[in-house]
Amino acid sequence: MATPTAMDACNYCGAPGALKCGRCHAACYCSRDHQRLDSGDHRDLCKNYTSVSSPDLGEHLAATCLILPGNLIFSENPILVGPVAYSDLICLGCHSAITEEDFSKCPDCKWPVCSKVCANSKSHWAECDVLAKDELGIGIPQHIGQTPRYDLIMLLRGLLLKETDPKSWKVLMAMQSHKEIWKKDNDPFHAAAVKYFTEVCKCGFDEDEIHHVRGVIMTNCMVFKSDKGTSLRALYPQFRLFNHSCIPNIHISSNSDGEITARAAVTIQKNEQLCISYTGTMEPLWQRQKYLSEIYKFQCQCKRCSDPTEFGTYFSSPRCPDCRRSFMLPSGNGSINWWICETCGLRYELIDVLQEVSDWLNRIDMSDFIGKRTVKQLNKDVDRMHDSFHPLHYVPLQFTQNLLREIKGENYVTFKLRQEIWENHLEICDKLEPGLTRRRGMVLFNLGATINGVVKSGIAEKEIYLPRVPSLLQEAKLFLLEAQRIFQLEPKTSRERHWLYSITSVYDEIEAMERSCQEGTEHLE
Ligand SMILES: C[S@@+](CC[C@H](N)C(=O)[O-])C[C@H]1O[C@@H](n2cnc3c(N)ncnc32)[C@H](O)[C@@H]1O
Repeated sequence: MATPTAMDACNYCGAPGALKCGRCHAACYCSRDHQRLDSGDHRDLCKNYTSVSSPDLGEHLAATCLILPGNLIFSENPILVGPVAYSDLICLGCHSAITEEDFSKCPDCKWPVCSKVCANSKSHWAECDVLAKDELGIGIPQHIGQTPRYDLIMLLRGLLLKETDPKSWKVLMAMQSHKEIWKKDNDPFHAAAVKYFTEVCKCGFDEDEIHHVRGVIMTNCMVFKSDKGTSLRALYPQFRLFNHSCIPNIHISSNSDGEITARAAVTIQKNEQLCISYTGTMEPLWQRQKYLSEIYKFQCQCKRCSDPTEFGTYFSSPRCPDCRRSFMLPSGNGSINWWICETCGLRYELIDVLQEVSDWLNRIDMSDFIGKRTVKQLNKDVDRMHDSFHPLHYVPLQFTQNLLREIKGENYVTFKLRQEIWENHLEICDKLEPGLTRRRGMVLFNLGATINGVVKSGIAEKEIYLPRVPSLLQEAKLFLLEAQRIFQLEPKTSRERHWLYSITSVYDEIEAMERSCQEGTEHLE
């Protein structure tokens, strides 16, 4: 018998251990009992990722072992929470929405609050002292509606950490801020925020630190929904280390306290980088690139941006207007200024591509379609769009997303059109946001529910070939089961968990239909 190495020794008793911790693949155990007994001590050491650094990517996270879809990376609480920069009026005490025109104001700083209790809340004291220095009310929101002034609040809360929570301040100071670029770019919102705390609410804040804190907020925040339904943003010690990819392998979910959970969306190999998406995955190449360079100050060279076809979806490419046989592709080397036809070599400038897309987006204004066209005509509209774009392109996706919201009627023809659209959306998700992601879960649920509708209406209208019914219902159930697996990974207190009720209710309906189909067949026999 081989002598056990240090790695083979049970973490709890030191005896030879053949079992490995399923998460970090490092700790060994001789039995499940000893794994359970060691769980308290092991929890803090158990990691399937590590932080690494490179000149191109800065500090980032990478897998230390094979990570499977759904595996937990980590959960953590924020060190700082505040309103999003451009926000509707929101109470600075409890973060609930303020919707009445004659809203209450904090007697000292005059910022909107929902009650005296919130104005006097301990969490508001420190910021109130600073905000009250704005005697002319230059930065104070005055009216109902969205305002960029809430940008000041998160910045102020960040600056106050230096006094109120030095440990979190240290973490914040270590975060990437791109402050030199923010300073140099002369961004009007950045400049206004710095000026506000150096010239209006003068409290001795260091100007360089103001640049840093606002840069950190722009570069590292995550937005979540509070229990009051308002949008808030937060900073986290570990989350801030996720780099970006336009095809992310990590899925993030949050609960209403701002606690986030990061899980693997797909299988991740050892040493692979762990990435989230800072932009929408369903945005075209030029929009993603613009946002990443303006806010995050880098040029994306992820797998998707480096593949001119975006994994065969041609998501951002119009069809060549000359030969019509191929699509216009970005000319390569990371540049999107020139686009070239794969077949005939026609060259387009980015501005021509944008023109083509915006012409179509204007043409597909829903008011021209809804209530004015039959489902047959709408089907033809979708086909016509596919003459100009690949079926997985962003413009048909926009059109069919709108169409789904507008198609009325619960009959066989409308359900069939919806089914076609959801199948198309699933194909796009599988390529651009694969795995256990919320968007894919939502598409899977809708596809399952729509196939259920196709079957029910098909039977009622005698449009469906009855022997096909069992296989269609089976297909719908598989989609629903996968959706259920995805939403079960959402935190217990998250809003997304409510999808589970809808999934179960459609699944039960399908099973009832299966039973009645079976009874009908048995009855005939
Ligand atoms: C949330 S931070 C991520 C951690 C960061 N790498 C660091 O060193 O602190 C975001 C910043 O990381 C860098 N970054 C993120 N994703 C990147 C990528 N795919 N390629 C190059 N830089 C990236 C950019 O500088 C970006 O502003």
